[in-house]
Amino acid sequence: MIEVTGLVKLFGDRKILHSLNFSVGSGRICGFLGPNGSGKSTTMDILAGLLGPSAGTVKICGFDVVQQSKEVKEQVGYLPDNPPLYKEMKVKDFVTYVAKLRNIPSKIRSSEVERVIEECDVTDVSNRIIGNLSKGYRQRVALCAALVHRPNVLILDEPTEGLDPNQILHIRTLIKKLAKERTVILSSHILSEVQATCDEVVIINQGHIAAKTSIQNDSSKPLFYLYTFASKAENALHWFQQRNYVRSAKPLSQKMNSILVEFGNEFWSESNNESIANVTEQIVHENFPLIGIEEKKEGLEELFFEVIRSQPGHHQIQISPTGELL
Ligand SMILES: Nc1ncnc2c1ncn2[C@@H]1O[C@H](COP(=O)(O)OP(=O)(O)OP(=O)(O)O)[C@@H](O)[C@H]1O
Repeated sequence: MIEVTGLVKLFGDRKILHSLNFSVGSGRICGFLGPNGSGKSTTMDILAGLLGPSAGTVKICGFDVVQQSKEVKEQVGYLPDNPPLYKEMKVKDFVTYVAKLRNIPSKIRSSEVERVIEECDVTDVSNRIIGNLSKGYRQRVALCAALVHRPNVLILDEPTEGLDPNQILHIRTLIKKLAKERTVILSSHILSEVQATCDEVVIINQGHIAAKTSIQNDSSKPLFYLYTFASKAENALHWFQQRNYVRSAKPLSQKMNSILVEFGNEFWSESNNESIANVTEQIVHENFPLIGIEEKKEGLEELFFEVIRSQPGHHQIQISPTGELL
């Protein structure tokens, strides 16, 4: 649904995005996570077809954002950082106006407006002036405008920024509901935001992709295991990568003596004969110098740090006590 290949963006002679590669499959919610100034809004603007790439390609539902920008705009609903709203208009009038701009035929326009107003939970304020609404409601009105033309891909730039905890919860629930029929990419600089809403995450730091990983929100299972070896463990890494029940295996330091392993669902299924004990036994049998195994169950923060730390040449990302990337 979203395919980004070798994406580069220059502003003047400043390189803001350094050859980004990632994709988001149909029906997935992807978090695009990074500190302020890392290039999130620039990437979102390019995906939405509002800004041209300097090099590389971006395809949305198979359409190229440069060559087929009209088709891309039909496929995409975009909620930018500061969504443009006519604050003096009433909610329903505004959404109807956007529907008109989107060339939705007059015969079905009012039913489409009703549909999206209901979908975004703004029915109770549909006759109120936008400027008098709370920020949470205004955000949902902006979502109506982004969705009225039935896009398959929804791009959300920091959708919960500036909202109170109640409104955040409401928007998160709404995003999950909307994602059932669409592909969603949302940017954020808050770890817990991405963890609560997304199936997968791409971490960006200073215009480089620092990590990509899937997120499992089933806290009953450990998400990852960290295997530490007494020395460089290239052979062990290769061994893990060859197992069909291993979803991913990556080295976590330049010394290459720690490997973060993510087991796929089939590993945890009842019919599987493998267990962590079994795997450990096989590793020992192979004479890999294993010195420790650690479960990584407690969320993504630690994992993010380890993955980011392992990126050579990039500044480390700091995290505030409230979980914001700095
Ligand atoms: N039009 C522009 N011209 C020049 N530089 C720009 C322009 N837009 C963005 N930048 C620079 O590009 C870098 C990335 O900005 P961007 O807004 O994409 O980051 P971000 O991750 O979305 O940050 P934030 O979380 O603060 O919104 C920043 O250094 C910014 O100053």
